[in-house]
Amino acid sequence: MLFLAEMEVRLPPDMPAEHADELKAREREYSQAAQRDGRWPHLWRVAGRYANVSVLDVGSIDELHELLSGLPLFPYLDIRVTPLARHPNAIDRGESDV
Ligand SMILES: O=C(O)CC1=CCC(=O)O1
Repeated sequence: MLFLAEMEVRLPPDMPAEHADELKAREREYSQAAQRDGRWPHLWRVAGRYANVSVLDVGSIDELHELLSGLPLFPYLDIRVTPLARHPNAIDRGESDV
């Protein structure tokens, strides 16, 4: 199942820089593991914003919630999720499900 996830990062301005850096390092490790195992096929920075647009490929809504809520930055993310269905006019480019 594919989902579009739009995430806005809202770190409190008074968060100590070392804590923010530690969270960001853990976030990178976590999301790169999910990218490697195929659950996070797309991760794009939104130009000009501390935000990303992602495509997530998971087996269930519960797995989606588990993946998102496990993000170290989760308490500081505004996340909007949209389920994706195959477009009838999409050309099959031989990619798995994207
Ligand atoms: O967009 C960000 O910086 C937050 C984030 C989500 C996954 C990731 O690696 O970073």
